[in-house]
Amino acid sequence: MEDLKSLETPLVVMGSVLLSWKIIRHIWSFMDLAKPPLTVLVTGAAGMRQIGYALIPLIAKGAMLGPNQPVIIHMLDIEPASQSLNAVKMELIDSAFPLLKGVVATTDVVEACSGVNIAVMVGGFRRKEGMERKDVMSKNVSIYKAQASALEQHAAPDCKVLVVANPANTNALILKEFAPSIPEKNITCLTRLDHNRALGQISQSLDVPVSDVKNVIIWGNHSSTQYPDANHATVTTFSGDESARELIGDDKWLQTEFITTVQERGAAIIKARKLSSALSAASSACDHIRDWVLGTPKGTWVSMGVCSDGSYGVPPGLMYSFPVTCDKGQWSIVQGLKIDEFSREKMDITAKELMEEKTLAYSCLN
Ligand SMILES: NC(=O)c1ccc[n+]([C@@H]2O[C@H](COP(=O)([O-])OP(=O)(O)OC[C@H]3O[C@@H](n4cnc5c(N)ncnc54)[C@H](O)[C@@H]3O)[C@@H](O)[C@H]2O)c1
Ligand SMILES: O=C(O)C[C@H](O)C(=O)O
Repeated sequence: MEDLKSLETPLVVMGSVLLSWKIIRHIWSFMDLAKPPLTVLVTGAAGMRQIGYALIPLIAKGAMLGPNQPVIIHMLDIEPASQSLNAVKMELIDSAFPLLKGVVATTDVVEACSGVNIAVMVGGFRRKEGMERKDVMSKNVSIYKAQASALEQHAAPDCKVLVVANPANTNALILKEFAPSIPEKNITCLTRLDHNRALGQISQSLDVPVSDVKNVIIWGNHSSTQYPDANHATVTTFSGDESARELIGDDKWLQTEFITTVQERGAAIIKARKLSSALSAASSACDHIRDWVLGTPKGTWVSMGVCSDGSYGVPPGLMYSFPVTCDKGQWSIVQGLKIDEFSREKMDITAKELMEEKTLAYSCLN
């Protein structure tokens, strides 16, 4: 009896601690879900079996803005796709995502852009057989010009924009030019897919988990002239972070097959799937926005297509992919990396292609 009595107080204390912890957690999760929702626009949202269809559930599940951030999703597509767009809305309702606080499915660009905090631009015109590059550019220039104005006038003032649709860098450039009141730091394009592909290739080559590999770089255009650079990449081992280049010990592979595999991965997926990459593009778009909004982990950089400030000799004003770190919703280009002659040449080739695309895009405006 005495023995049981001596246990009474510690048990009561433990019970109270557990109860308080449960109450605190309950209040905490309630407060999180009570956060005001952020509105995310996805254009090209009806792209059946494609990026839109893969991306929207990821956003609704919290993969883009975190597991405690409620969201409202605006989906825009064109009139011929409106039936498919409504089907996506029906499926979103049927999924009962706890974070999803509202869905708008529309073909009206003004309604779609109203009040958005994040805009993911997946919609665009795809090259069809027999079409000239200039014809495709011309269609995308007019789409991005119109959507730039709608975002400028109707989105939230601090709206962050990610352009996914190809030609991603040049579409983002047009959007920046025609939305001058959106800070240029808020307009970016997707090269995170290429970055993740480069991490994947190194992880496969060394047979290490991809989460142990970091700090590859994609320089330049999201096209086959991009320069995937592993010179500064590291791999976490038992002895700390080691140079990926030294661990691989095969500079020839790094300067040939590694680069071409990443550059041509999009085409390889299209050949194998008969459709362009959707799952990996959607997942990378979430990575891009998540790191931009919530910050990159300490000691890690990622690749983002951003407006060049002249860093690394890249012509200012071009939308070019750089290594960046993010903190408090702002990206900064990583400075001071050593650039060897081989890299310099590759970085200039992709900058030259971007300048040619810019000239072509401007010629479509006339
Ligand atoms: N940057 C990258 O890493 C990356 C990776 C993969 C694909 N992409 C590009 O992303 C784009 C989308 O790919 P997808 O496979 O989802 O294509 P998709 O053809 O399935 O979807 C595109 C959608 O855009 C819509 N659309 C066309 N014009 C529009 C407009 N004015 N406003 C709104 N929506 C419009 C179409 O109706 C369609 O539903 C393509 O340009 C593709 O090349 C980029
Ligand atoms: O859609 C494409 O042309 C390919 C895409 O940009 C990709 O990199 O997978």
